[in-house]
Amino acid sequence: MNPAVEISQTKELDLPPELEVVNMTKQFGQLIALDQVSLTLKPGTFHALLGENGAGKSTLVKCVMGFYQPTSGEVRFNQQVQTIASPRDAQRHGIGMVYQHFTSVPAMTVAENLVLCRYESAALIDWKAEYEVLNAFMETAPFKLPLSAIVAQLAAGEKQKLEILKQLYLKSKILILDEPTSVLTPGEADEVLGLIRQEVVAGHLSVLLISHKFREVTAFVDEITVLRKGKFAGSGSVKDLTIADMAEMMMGEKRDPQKVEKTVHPDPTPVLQIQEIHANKDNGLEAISGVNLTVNSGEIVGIAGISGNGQRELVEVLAGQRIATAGQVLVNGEVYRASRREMFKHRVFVLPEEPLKNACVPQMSVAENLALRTFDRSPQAKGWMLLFKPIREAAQRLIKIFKIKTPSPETPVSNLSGGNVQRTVLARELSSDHINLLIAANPCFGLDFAAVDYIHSEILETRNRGVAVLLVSEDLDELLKLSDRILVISEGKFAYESPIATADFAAIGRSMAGH
Ligand SMILES: Nc1ncnc2c1ncn2[C@@H]1O[C@H](COP(=O)(O)OP(=O)(O)OP(=O)(O)O)[C@@H](O)[C@H]1O
Repeated sequence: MNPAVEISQTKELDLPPELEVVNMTKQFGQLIALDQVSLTLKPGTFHALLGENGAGKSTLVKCVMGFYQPTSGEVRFNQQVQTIASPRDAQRHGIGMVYQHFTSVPAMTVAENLVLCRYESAALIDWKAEYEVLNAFMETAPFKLPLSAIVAQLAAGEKQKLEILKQLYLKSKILILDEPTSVLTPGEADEVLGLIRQEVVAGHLSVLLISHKFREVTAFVDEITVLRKGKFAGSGSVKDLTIADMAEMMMGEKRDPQKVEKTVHPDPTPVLQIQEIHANKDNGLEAISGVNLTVNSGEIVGIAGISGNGQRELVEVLAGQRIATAGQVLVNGEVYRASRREMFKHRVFVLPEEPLKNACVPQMSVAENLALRTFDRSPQAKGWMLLFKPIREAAQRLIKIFKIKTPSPETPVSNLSGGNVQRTVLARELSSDHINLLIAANPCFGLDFAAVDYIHSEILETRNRGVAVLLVSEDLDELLKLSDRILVISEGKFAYESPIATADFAAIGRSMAGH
C-alpha cells in the first residue's frame, strides 16, 4: 500500500503511529551493547522483544525512550525521523514506559501519583477539578483502582496496574513494558496482559513488551523481534513460530537443560528453626503472625504465596533487614539475629529479591560487590588494609565461573543487565565452601530461561551438598521443580504444608487465594 494512504488511514482510525527503530547502535566504551538493530512496531500490534540476559533489550528501549542517545541509527514515527532527547520528549510523542520495578510514590495515594506523573503538573493543584478528571478517566480505564488508596498498601498486581494506568492517563499510544509481570502471580499477569491486549485489539495502543516468559508471548503477543549479543537475531509472527523456534533464535543453538538429580540425605539435622515469629510491615500492621518452620540439612523447603502475604517480611527478618516483634529464630540450635557476625559464624547466605537494591552497592564495582563478604579477611585484607590484587583476582575467577557478562571487574555493578546483577550476587553467595543455610527469595526474577536453568541447578547442587535451603518464590513451577517440601503463606500464616511428592496442586492454589 502507498505509505501516504496508510498514514492517513492510521490517522482516521486514531491508531498509534508506526514506530521504527532503524540500524540502531549503542556503544558503552568498548562494549557494543546494540549493533545495527532494526525493529518495526506496527500500529495496534502487541510486539515482544526477546533475548537472553544482556542481549541489549533494555538498551534498545532506553534509546527509544530518550534515556540514552544512540551512537548511530534513528527512530521514525510514521516514516518521519525524530530525535528523542529525553523521556519527556518520548512522552510528547505518546510513548510511555512501564518498568519491572514500581516507580510510584508509596506514601501517596493513587490519585496523587496519577497527577504527579504529568510532567507539566502545576505548582498549585485544583484537587476538585483533578478528581473530576480522574473519576471520568477511571470510568473508562481497563483497570479500576480506588483513587484514595495509599500505594504502599496496594498488592503487587495493583501497583503494576497503577503503573500502566499512569501511561494511559498520560494518553500514551505506544507502551513499552519491561518485564511488567515479574512481580505478579500468573493469574495477575494474565489479567493485566489480557486487559492490555484488549486495548491493542481495539486499536488504542501499540505495545512493545520485554519478556522472558514464552507462555505470555504465545498467549498475548502478535509479533516478536529477537536480539542475541546486541544483534538482531530474528523476527516473525507468533502464530508461525513454535517455542523451540523462538528459543533457538534467542540462544543460537539448542542447549539441553542442565539436569541435577536429587541425592538422598539419610540423617537430616535441623539447620533453621523459625519459632512463633511475628513481624510488622513498614506501615506497622502485622505482616507475619506467629509462623513456625524447620528446614533440615540437605532439604529445599519452598514457600509459595501471592506477593504481599508476609513472605518478603519473613525473608527480611532472616536476612537481618527487619526486626521480629516476637518469637525467635535458631540456626544450628543457637539463637540467631542475623547480624553479619552471626551470618558468618553460622554460614548463612542470602539471595534476596531485587538484588541490585537489596544485595549490592550499586555504585561500587563488580569486584567490590563480589568481595562484600570477604573483604575484611585474608587473603583480601591484611589487618585494616584491603588488598586490591587478591580482590580483583577473586573477582576475575568468579566472573569466569559464573559467566558474569561485564566489561571489566571495575565496572559499577549498576551498569550490568538485571540477569548479570543476579549472577554477581549468586556468585558471591554460593561460591563459599562453607555455606550451611541458603535463603533465596525469587532468585530467578527477570532472568532468561538459560540463566534460570543455571540458577536452579546451582541451588539443587547446593542442596545436594547438604545445605539447608529456604526458597521463597512466586513462581509455582520453580517451587514444584526444586522443593522437597512446600508450604503456602497466606495473610502472614502458613496455610498449607506437604512433601512435594504428595502435594495437591489445587489445594495449593486454593490456599494461595486464601480459601
Ligand atoms: N550504562 C551502561 N554502561 C555500560 N554497560 C552497559 C550499560 N547499560 C547496559 N550495559 C551493558 O550492555 C549490555 C546489554 O545490556 P541490557 O541491559 O540492554 O541487556 P538486556 O537484554 O536488557 O538484559 P536483561 O534481560 O538481563 O535485563 C550488557 O552487557 C550490559 O552489561
